[in-house]
Amino acid sequence: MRLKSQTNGKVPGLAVVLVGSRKDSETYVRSKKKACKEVGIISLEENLPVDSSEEEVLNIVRKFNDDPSVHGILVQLPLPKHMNEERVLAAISVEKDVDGFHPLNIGKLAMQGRTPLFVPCTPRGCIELLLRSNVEIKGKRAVVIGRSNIVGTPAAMLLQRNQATVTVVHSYTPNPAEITREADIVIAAVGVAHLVRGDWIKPGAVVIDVGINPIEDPSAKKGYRLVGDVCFKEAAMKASAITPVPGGVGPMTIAMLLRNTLDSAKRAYGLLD
Ligand SMILES: NC(=O)C1=CN([C@@H]2O[C@H](COP(=O)(O)OP(=O)(O)OC[C@H]3O[C@@H](n4cnc5c(N)ncnc54)[C@H](OP(=O)(O)O)[C@@H]3O)[C@@H](O)[C@H]2O)C=CC1
Ligand SMILES: Nc1nc(=O)c2c([nH]1)NC[C@@H]1CN(c3ccc(C(=O)N[C@@H](CCC(=O)O)C(=O)O)cc3)C=[N+]21
Repeated sequence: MRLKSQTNGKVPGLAVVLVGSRKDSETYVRSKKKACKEVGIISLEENLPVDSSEEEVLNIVRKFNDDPSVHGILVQLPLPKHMNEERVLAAISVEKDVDGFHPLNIGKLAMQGRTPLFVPCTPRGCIELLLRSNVEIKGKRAVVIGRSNIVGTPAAMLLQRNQATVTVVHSYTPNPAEITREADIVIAAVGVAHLVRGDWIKPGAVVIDVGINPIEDPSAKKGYRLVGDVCFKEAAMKASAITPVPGGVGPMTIAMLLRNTLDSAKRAYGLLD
């Protein structure tokens, strides 16, 4: 993809705001910056110490809102506990909300006949994986395990928009295995290593594993390795298709972030068809 030609020589810009120094957040931010570099998106970064005030974060967001070279703003979550996530996310200009977390974008995602400016990257990546693998969504039964604002809930809304019949399973759901066994499409976004076992999967179902869970592994270089929410070995015996962890939804999330940023720049320059 030649980004320059797609933006008439105007270069898209992504600003990432990282508060604190959580190891996992630092890793994600690093891979986002690397991906931007690969495709020619300019990335800006603001790192604030963990004890910064909410007002300081809001000021950075406002600065990027006003900067015409910035087309996307991402505030890495989770924020430190003393900050109000709702206020910070709502401060991001809806036109630069490449994460798709602004209440206006989420609200439109939930409504029939409305089109949000941006769709959250991880759920969009899940749907993109299904579409590109020619998995029919229309008329199928889908189960989403997890109902977070950033993955489970928007994933369920997107599946519904694609004409699936959707059930959401969460921590108060009795018999999650039984419900999941009815699904043609399973999206697991829980944060519990290997929660979904082989006997949760209907033969032939398609399984998308969003989970990224570190588990101890003395033989690994860092002393741990990453596994999904799905027991891959078992589920792969039942599923017709399944995404791995790592190397599945994670890289797609980053690809969708780049795409949202490019779309935003095109929109800003009046180039979006
Ligand atoms: N690949 C990627 O790009 C991304 C991966 N992730 C990964 O996805 C996973 C989920 O992330 P996120 O949505 O932010 O997590 P959250 O912790 O915000 O949400 C987890 C959800 O899972 C539900 N849940 C927890 N335990 C169970 C259980 N035993 N049975 C059924 N449901 C359960 C919770 O239910 P309740 O609401 O009742 O508490 C909640 O809705 C994590 O491993 C995270 O690292 C996250 C973002 C992007
Ligand atoms: N505002 C905001 N937006 C996000 O999109 C957001 C966030 N906050 N907070 C945290 C979660 C998590 N997330 C991931 C992105 C890429 C990988 C990824 O590429 N993972 C690699 C492995 C990476 C590794 O080796 O550590 C893979 O799955 O292959 C994982 C997780 C985005 N999130």
